[in-house]
Amino acid sequence: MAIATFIGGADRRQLWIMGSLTVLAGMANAALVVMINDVTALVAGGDRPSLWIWVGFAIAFLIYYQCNTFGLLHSNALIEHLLNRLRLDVVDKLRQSELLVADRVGRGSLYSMVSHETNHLSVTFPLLVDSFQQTVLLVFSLIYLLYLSPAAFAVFLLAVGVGIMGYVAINRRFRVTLNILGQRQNRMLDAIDSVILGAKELRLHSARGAAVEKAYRRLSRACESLLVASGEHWAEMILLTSFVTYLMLGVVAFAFPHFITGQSLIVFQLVPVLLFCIGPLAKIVAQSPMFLRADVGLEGILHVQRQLAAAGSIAPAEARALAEAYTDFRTIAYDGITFTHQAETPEDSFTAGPLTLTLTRGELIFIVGGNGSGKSTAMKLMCGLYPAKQGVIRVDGDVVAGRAIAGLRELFSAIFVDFHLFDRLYGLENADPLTVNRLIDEMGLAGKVRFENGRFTRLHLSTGQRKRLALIAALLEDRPIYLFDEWSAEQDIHFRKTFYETILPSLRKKGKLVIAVTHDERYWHLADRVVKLDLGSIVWDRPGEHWSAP
Ligand SMILES: Nc1ncnc2c1ncn2[C@@H]1O[C@H](COP(=O)(O)OP(=O)(O)OP(=O)(O)O)[C@@H](O)[C@H]1O
Repeated sequence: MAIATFIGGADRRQLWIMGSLTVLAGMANAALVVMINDVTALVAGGDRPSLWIWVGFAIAFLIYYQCNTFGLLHSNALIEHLLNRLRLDVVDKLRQSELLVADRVGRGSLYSMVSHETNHLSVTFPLLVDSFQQTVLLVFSLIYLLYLSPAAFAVFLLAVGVGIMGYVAINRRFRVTLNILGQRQNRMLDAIDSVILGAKELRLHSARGAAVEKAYRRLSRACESLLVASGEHWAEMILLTSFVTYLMLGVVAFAFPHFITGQSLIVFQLVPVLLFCIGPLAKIVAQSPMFLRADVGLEGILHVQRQLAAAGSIAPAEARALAEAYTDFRTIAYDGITFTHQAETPEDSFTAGPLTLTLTRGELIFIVGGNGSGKSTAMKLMCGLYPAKQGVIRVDGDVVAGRAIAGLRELFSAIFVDFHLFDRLYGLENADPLTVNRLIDEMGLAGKVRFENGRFTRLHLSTGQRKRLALIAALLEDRPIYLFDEWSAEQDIHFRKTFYETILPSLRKKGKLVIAVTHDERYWHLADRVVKLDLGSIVWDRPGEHWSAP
């Protein structure tokens, strides 16, 4: 069980304390049951309970209450700590994993694992502690039952044996249902994601909206059926418990007085003890669908965690250390590198490369080509976000491969077409607000946005304006290589001119290597080199002088 392994990962001392308190609470609970049963027998026989029994009862109750309170609170804190550690680890591994690995795991699955499943676990764990306590109570109640009547004990074990067989069979069946349910729920989250992200398109195009809704309804209906099926799990468990209870009580109440000598007198004592024994068992069984659900969820999280761990990750500190070897580079040579976007059929797959290109520090390179010619893929391949399937990358003649690619990535500042704008300058916490606000003014954003308390005051800006904020962050990063993927596409004529005639040349002047994907042919003369791609390969590589200023 994934849950047992997970809890086993907690601090030994804490586990020991939690376990001891739970066992003590269970023992005190069992003592209370025995005392109540004895007192009932005394009263039935016309006697009165002694003072010692009163005192014993009060002490047992105090121990039970205190241990229970402390044990439950303690275990809750312990479990939340474990869950927090797991959440942080998954997000950390995700952040440090390769781009393709994160894409493969899928957004729906990740959202579900990190929030939904961990929340479910957090609700289920206190019940698990309670079940552990019920098990202790059951063990002591059974010892008492054995003492009262070995025959009744045997009947109990027999009935429970039948119950366990039913329990295992039911659980096996529902584990499959729960696994499928988990996968469908992840797909539902992806579908909801599309409804949110595609809000504009869906509102403008009613037929598309209806089709998306139809697909979502189909998924939702499938989830509903699976949820109904998993609800049957509870029903089957409750019915099983009733069956075991009445089987056992029936045998004891009807058969014992007639067929087993010496048992008729204590039947009135056996029945409550059997009910006490079946009580904890019934509670454990009733809660077990939740445990199974939590176990399946936890297995899912641990699977993602293992997937991310197996794919390998590089800690930021290691990446920064690796980058030190390259910070003073002169040239980067791409020698026959390729990357393929795999599709279901080879004809639908797209390969960028083999790219053979040597870039020198202080150069301004424009990458040009038609839509789908592979410019963005080539950029991601060049900066190490996509792994090169063939060929090598050399920095000043030294091959960069394996973990060193993480070091190479640290040289790049990039603004991709699908860039993400963070509200804070993460990683640039010491940025001078005056400098940031001066840059905001220079980008023509004065009055629109300010940089205050370490964050941009507004992110709801036009795409072009958001790209200018992303440019500010990139400039402040001050890295040796800049990648701009169609940065100017959403800029007005005035700012396009500023970008090509002021910003890019100033970066080159500072000794940066600047690689920009562009369709703005009127500025190609400003580049040192213009490289044209088609079908993922370089068609030509010409000096900017080839073009004249318009
Ligand atoms: N994430 C992806 N998964 C699968 N295939 C992809 C992916 N991204 C791009 N492709 C494929 O790679 C090809 C090249 O895409 P890419 O975005 O590199 O071209 P591009 O030259 O930058 O295009 P554009 O000028 O339209 O931005 C596309 O035809 C597409 O089929």
